[in-house]
Amino acid sequence: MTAPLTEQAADRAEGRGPAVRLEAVSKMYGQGRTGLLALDEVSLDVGAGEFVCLLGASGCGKSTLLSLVAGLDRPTAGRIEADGGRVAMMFQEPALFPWLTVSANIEMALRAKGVTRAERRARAAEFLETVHLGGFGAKRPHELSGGMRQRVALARALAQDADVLLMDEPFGALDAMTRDLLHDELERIWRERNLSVLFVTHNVREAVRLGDRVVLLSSRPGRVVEDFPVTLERPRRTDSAEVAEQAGRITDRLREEVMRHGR
Ligand SMILES: Nc1ncnc2c1ncn2[C@@H]1O[C@H](COP(=O)(O)OP(=O)(O)OP(=O)(O)O)[C@@H](O)[C@H]1O
Repeated sequence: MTAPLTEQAADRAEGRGPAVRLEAVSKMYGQGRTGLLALDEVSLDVGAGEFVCLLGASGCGKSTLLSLVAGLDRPTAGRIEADGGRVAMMFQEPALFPWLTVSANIEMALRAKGVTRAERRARAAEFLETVHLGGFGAKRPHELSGGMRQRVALARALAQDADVLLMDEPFGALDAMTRDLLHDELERIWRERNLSVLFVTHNVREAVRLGDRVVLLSSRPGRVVEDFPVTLERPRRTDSAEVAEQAGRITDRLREEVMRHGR
């Protein structure tokens, strides 16, 4: 058994459940003959402290699954548990308020918690240090690069005191070099804070670079077709032969799925 799965088993033995659990979750959009079954009895655990990547062809229901876990929508059937954890979500677009400073964008997440103004500012500065943007608090989002804006979005997610991060292709719009740097950052922060991460991507190498497991979804309807443990030592490099080899095998499986659906 792989290291992360063993950790999960240990958690269970200690009575700690997974950070996220989906049990036979289905999601139907619309009704009757015009209805669309986006997810069909998907069961999936994300262990406490585990990094799980979700991979699948376009339209297989990855974003639907994340929005259900985030509580933005309800499943048609099945159960979702987030183990009382605080969940934060991050998207491909950082969705920052352009008229607010970087610091104020992060402070917004703290305002909801009734933290005093001075403390909000100090904590926002700490979160910016964590994502290596110390000193950028007074800038506006448009003054930053795409990668820097995603760092701010990550800082804002952390400010929500989340222990579960749901990430929907967060680095999809970035160039390869910036993405590599952010992979390193995210891995460090995940470790330091013992976060549980559910990370959606189209990019197989990215999934292997980051994940303890790569879960493959089929399309129409979305079902879990395979769950690949990734046991390569960390830190990994996206361009390493080991990552390429494992990504190649997963890509072959993904291709089979896509062909099966004629897409
Ligand atoms: N609000 C909605 N109403 C109706 N159908 C929807 C809705 N949201 C998503 N769908 C449909 O559900 C299916 C799954 O969509 P979803 O966005 O979850 O897939 P995805 O795997 O994230 O896609 P992509 O990789 O292209 O982002 C698609 O066929 C989509 O058209």
